[in-house]
Amino acid sequence: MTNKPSSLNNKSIVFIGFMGVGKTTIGEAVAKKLNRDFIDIDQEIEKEFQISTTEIFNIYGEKVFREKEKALISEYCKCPEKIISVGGGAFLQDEIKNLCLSECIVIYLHLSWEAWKERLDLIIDSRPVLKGRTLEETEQLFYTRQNIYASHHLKVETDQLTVDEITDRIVDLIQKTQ
Ligand SMILES: Nc1ncnc2c1ncn2[C@@H]1O[C@H](COP(=O)(O)OP(=O)(O)O)[C@@H](O)[C@H]1O
Ligand SMILES: O=C(O)C1=C[C@@H](OP(=O)(O)O)[C@@H](O)[C@H](O)C1
Ligand SMILES: [Mg+2]
Repeated sequence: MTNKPSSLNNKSIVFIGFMGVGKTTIGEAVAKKLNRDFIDIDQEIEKEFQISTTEIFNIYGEKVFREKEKALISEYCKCPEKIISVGGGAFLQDEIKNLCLSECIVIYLHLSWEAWKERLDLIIDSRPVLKGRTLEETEQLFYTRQNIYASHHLKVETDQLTVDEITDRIVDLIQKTQ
């Protein structure tokens, strides 16, 4: 379901999508082009705990990570004109999903499984959710997770596109919708 917003106004933009699709990279690049502040929720969580996401999962557990994730997103999504990248599991929590959809413009970055597989080596060490899964189990997670991204305002296909190309498309899209 794609709910096109009537106007982007000064709402913050939230990037969603599966781990590794490029939310952090693209979010930062879009923010730079639009001259807006960039907030990566995972980086904010890591700053608060002063340790990596993997260590947070190992020491405190996923539940603690998810609580901090919800608290930070709830705070930032009410601020205007930000570019916010949330982790690929953020929309598992309906409260986060509903808040982002009502307060912000939610942009879903999509990558096909075939293209995503090629990126696994780049991210496996820093994504605790992927650790210890077979490729088949990861594929299953990839497809199951697509359901939580189905509610969004705009969807951007990123297969075979460079970071610059995706960034330009999104900036264009945002400016056209305004
Ligand atoms: N369009 C792209 N083409 C190739 N590699 C990319 C692209 N976008 C991101 N990457 C790379 O994929 C990896 C994951 O990107 P990242 O922005 O951390 O994703 P996410 O925040 O969605 O988990 C990084 O190594 C990044 O450099
Ligand atoms: O999908 C997930 O459950 C997660 C995604 C990660 O963020 P990215 O989507 O930026 O990789 C990070 O929040 C954490 O490792 C959990
Ligand atoms: Mg990220």
